[in-house]
Amino acid sequence: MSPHSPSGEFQQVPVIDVRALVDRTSEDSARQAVAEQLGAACRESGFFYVVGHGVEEALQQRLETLSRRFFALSVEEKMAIRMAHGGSAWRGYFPVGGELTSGRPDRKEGLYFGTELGPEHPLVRAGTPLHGSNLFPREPSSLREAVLDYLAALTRLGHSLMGGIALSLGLPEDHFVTGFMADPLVLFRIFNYPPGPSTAEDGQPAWGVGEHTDYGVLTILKQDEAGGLQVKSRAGGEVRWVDAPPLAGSFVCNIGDMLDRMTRGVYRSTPHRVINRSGRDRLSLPFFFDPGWSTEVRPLEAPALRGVTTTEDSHERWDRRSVHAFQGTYGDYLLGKVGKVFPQLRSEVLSNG
Ligand SMILES: O=C(O)CCC(=O)C(=O)O
Ligand SMILES: [Fe+2]
Repeated sequence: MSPHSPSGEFQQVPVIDVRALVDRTSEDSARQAVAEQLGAACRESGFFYVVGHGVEEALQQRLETLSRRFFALSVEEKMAIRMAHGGSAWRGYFPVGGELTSGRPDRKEGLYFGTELGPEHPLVRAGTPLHGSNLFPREPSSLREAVLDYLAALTRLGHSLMGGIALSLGLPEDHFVTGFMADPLVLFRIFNYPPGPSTAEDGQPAWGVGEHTDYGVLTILKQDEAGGLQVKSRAGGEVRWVDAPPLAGSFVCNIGDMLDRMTRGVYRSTPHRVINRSGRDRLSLPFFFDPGWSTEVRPLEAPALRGVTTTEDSHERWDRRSVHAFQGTYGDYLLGKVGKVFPQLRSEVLSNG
């Protein structure tokens, strides 16, 4: 398969050991070997598991336990930090049915977080949407520290993986960390998908999250043992949904619309969805590693992309929107998207923004 004609056809999500990338002392050849596996996965499916990522198991356990403790509270207690209280920073709790994907309410509840920025930060002072301080629950109070530690660990991992992605494109390993990802926008969610019937009242499947692509550059997802994440493959032109089941000690990574745009569609932001059929709660924690708010995201001049022309695929996209045609900053792109998934909140908190 030529790297310039991605098929979007795959049977399973590959597992990549990224130890050599995370380890600053490893040989160049070992780093390059990991990079090549990342590049192949980005071209074929846009999805891959990472193992050997170096994020401490104890930290993950702590975060998971505290998250479950929070979701076990009553809705009233959880609503004490509801998103409307987060204002344009877009932080806090939303209840089941509070978020829409592809125009339908998702069967999930969640907590929205991001990089912790105080009121004196220039972007916060300027009223930039999605920037500000987090809303942490009173109980369990140690969730705050666990979330902030996890954000720091995943930010480090995000930069390491982007180093590998740079190498895979024939660019220097520090191309992104010293360039457009030097000051990333970090958003983090903790979702709980409650158990329930697998069809909704209208007979449609009860999606935890409906079909969508992620908006930014790279998503790093921690999921529990429940399963239910599915990735869209096209086998011989026909759509097939491939499971991305839980794999102990791993994260599931996928690339978002901005990396698709930067590589003119060679690295794919692949549609995915979730349905919880486990009969119990499903906990998942996606970490979104995105370009800074005012970054203009443009196609890359990279050795591996020489001679590539953009393939327009908006007709096959979940929202029929082109990632290649839009003009403006990443902030403009993101606001257009979040306004669709939280229409009510958009009008409440962003009407002045
Ligand atoms: O919960 C999951 O497994 C995936 C969530 C997801 O796709 C998203 O938040 O973008
Ligand atoms: Fe997603």
